[in-house]
Amino acid sequence: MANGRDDSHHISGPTEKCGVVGVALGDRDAARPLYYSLYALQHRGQESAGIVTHDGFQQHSHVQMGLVGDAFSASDLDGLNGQAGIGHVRYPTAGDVTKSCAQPFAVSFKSGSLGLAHNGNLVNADELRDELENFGHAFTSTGDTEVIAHDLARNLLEEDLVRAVKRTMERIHGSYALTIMHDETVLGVRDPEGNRPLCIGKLDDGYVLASESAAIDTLDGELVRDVRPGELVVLEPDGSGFDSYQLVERENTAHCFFEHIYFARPDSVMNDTLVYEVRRGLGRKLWEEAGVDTDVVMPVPDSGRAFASGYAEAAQEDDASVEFAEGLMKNRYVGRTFIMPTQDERERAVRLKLNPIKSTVEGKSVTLIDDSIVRGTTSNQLVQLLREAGAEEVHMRIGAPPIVAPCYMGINMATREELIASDKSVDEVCDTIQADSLSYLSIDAVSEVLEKSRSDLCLGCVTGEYPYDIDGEETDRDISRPVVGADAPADD
Ligand SMILES: O=P(O)(O)OC[C@H]1O[C@H](OP(=O)(O)OP(=O)(O)O)[C@H](O)[C@@H]1O
Ligand SMILES: NC(=O)CC[C@H](N)C(=O)O
Ligand SMILES: [Mg+2]
Repeated sequence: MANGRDDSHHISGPTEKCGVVGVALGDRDAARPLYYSLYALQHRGQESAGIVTHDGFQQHSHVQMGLVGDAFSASDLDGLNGQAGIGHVRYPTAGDVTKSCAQPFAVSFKSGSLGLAHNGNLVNADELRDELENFGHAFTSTGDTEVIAHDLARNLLEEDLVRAVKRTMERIHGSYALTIMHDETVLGVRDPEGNRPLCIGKLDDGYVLASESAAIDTLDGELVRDVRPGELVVLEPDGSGFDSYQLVERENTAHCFFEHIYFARPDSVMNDTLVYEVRRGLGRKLWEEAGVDTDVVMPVPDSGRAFASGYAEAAQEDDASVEFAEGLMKNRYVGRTFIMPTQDERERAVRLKLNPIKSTVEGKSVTLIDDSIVRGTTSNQLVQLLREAGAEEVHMRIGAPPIVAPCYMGINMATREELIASDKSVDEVCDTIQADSLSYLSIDAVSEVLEKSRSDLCLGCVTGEYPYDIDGEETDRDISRPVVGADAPADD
């Protein structure tokens, strides 16, 4: 892969992406709110978790491998002093899966301290790293996040904070949603294409930045709005407000449609729409485009659920007799990501994760609804399982288009060779998973339900054409240079 990581140990599926948070509060420490909000974003990354705070005099940092609940003890949190801070949960896409690449990345330099948390993936990290090394910067990790931190540190030697961020944004290419701490000031930055999500929330005594609004809910806050593509948000250190700077503008965005399909929590609001409702809408569309008459409609838990509820609702409007059943039970102790080196173990893991309730399928024709097929491990296994449990027919309906190409923007979706649909027609995939029929949702339906034109979405994984300049890949647009925005605070 372009990002150089070894994908071979992931069980199945498009695995997680990172989550970032930042808070500035009036008169209490930031550590616990950061910890709770990272808990709310745990689904986005499970390899490491970290928090960096600043107490007005010095920076405090605690970063550990593992889940949020295991990475911090009460005394770790007590040691993270200060009313402002940032946090991160990591699913690695660039660099080692070791503590050296865990985030937030923290450095102290001539003009102050810097902490940086990144969700996304740069496509020109190697180039920038070489350049910075030639200027004498010494790197301690192999990831792309440290490149952003060093570039910003360098720019801060010559520019004020806003101009330094702008200069870095003009140099880094790819996807990024960042929370940054410069001394006790917390910043949020979203890439000019808006590929990765970031939103602003208001608390009783401060402000919060987070990858998903579910983290704001956890803190009993209110979603203010999404950070705009190319925008820098600077939180007042006393929690009294925030300033906004539109630093870089592009003609088109490149929102990741997969956030809405799979990654985000269904209870998060993105692009002003509840993810759950988008998934239900996609499910309804799936019935319209590719409905099949069966006795039962059944979701593949977890992320197939909302799709199946929309699909079944639309199906029932047309034919009241069709039943909706939760016929697959998920073992709640098996997470999304699994360290499984062989296909045999991946298959066992699916078996461990999902078990059918016989009475819901015995002697019936079943429509199984999932959000996506990546390697095909899950669908292949489930079709056999349902047949063994007595299903007479098993039809698969998928709430996304076929995934035919890798993601370079921060999702580990496997290489082309591993993607079941990369070199197969829909009928061939259907034969491989041994379903009675298979249909995917069209790209146009995704664009319609998300209310975004195709030219404002990143569809690289379903078209093989990317909105970025990636070595060896086609692009779907004129990659324009940034149109530089005003430095003055934007109205809010
Ligand atoms: O074709 P595959 O390679 O098997 O990947 C596709 C599956 O992976 C994802 O689920 P996952 O198990 O990651 O998580 P979920 O429980 O949140 O749906 C996705 O929802 C599909 O079910
Ligand atoms: N999943 C992500 O967003 C990863 C962020 C960054 N590229 C890293 O690997 O640490
Ligand atoms: Mg799934």
